[in-house]
Amino acid sequence: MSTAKFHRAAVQVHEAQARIAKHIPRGRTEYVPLADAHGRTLASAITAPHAYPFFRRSGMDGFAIQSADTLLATSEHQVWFRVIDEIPCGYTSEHIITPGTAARIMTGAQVPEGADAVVMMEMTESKQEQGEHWIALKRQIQVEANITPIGLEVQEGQQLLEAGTVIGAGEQSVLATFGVADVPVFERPKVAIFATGTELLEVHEPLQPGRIRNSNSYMLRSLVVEAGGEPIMYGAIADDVNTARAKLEEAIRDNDMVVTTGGVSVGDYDIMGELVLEEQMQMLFNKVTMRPGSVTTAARYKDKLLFALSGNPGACFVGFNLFVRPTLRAMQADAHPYLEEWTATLQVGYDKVNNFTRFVRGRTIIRDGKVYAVPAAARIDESSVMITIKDSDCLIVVPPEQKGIAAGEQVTILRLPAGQAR
Ligand SMILES: Nc1nc2c(c(=O)[nH]1)N[C@H]1C(S)=C(S)[C@@H](COP(=O)(O)OP(=O)(O)OC[C@H]3O[C@@H](n4cnc5c(N)ncnc54)[C@H](O)[C@@H]3O)O[C@H]1N2
Ligand code: MOO
Ligand SMILES: [Mg+2]
Repeated sequence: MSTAKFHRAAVQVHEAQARIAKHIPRGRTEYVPLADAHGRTLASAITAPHAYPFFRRSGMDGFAIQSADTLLATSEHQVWFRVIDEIPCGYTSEHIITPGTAARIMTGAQVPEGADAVVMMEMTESKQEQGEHWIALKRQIQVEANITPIGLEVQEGQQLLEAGTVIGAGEQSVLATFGVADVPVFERPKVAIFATGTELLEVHEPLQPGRIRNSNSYMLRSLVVEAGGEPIMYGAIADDVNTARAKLEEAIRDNDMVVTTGGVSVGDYDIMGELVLEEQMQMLFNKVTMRPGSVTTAARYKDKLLFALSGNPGACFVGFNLFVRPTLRAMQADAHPYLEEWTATLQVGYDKVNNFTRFVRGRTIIRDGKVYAVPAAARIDESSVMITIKDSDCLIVVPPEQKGIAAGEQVTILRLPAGQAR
């Protein structure tokens, strides 16, 4: 066994992220029907092919008129208009509104030529005379009243959405409005997930002494989906470096990226730690000055990235969020691929000292307009702890060599995307 496994050069988190960033490929583009585009990431910018609204639109059910006709209208002096047309939504009028005439118009319909205002139905009086329909007004109407002008929301040629935008309700609305029936999105990067550990049982298997169920693969699966990737589950393998090599070979061939969990420390069976040191691998780092996840490892193999995350659930979770998630987001042109940084007030003091930066799973609370962060569990926040992952919506950053942080002090927190934990 190589001694290089024991003597690892630790790099700072930012340095580790920078090393990965040099090798992030740009995702491939595919077109999906708009109805299937929710949650996908736009692969190219969308520009408005036309103004919106596209025509002068009535904001009320009422009558289109010329506002100048109402200059002399008062409660004592009614002004009468002859109704010359009726315009439901979806129709356009062939009549031009001239002084003294009006067209009945519905909300959302195109305002006829000649008209410069729409007056609400409720403001008018109506009469029929010799087969003709007349309406009267008792007050002045402002120019442009109840007319939404062309291009109020969007001008032709304006950029509407940029590449890298995740498609949600608002984006669906924009894409539909501008006729983008087939949406250019990034293919979901295919992420192979496999766990290493002879102790690992399948989820459906009964417990056995000394063994545990493989929870990390399922946690990673969720994390990959949330980051816009397509998880491909390769199960768990025993701690055997030849098996791991064969599995990696298959996984790297058929996917865009491989994420493994377990076996990256210096133990006798830490096979992934060994594997990344082999000649064919381009190791990027195998130690990071962080806790949990100090043994987080990244390598390149056959032009693809391999992330060998720790087997400890807490370390695996943090390693994914700091390194794998940003990679998946950057592949999809996300302008802000890293976890968002906030400043918060620490609600409960944290007194563990460490020579590495600590990323403590925590919860945020908004109280009286201030953001507070609370460690997810008072005492058990070790790397090996699984249960607090579900209770976290942030990672509290505890700088190295600080003698604890008192309650009330300001801390940096990294926000975990909603829907990832909790
Ligand atoms: N002598 C040293 N020992 C350890 C060091 C060290 O520097 N020197 N580092 C410690 C740190 S820090 C961590 S973190 C762990 C890292 O361990 P590995 O990444 O090698 O992971 P394993 O040894 O395979 O397992 C650790 C732990 O996690 C459990 N596990 C593994 N896979 C899964 C899974 N898929 N689902 C749930 N739980 C899993 C495994 O059973 C172990 O309990 O090493 C320290 N030791
Ligand atoms: O540094 Mo280990 O990777 O969690 O605690
Ligand atoms: Mg180990």
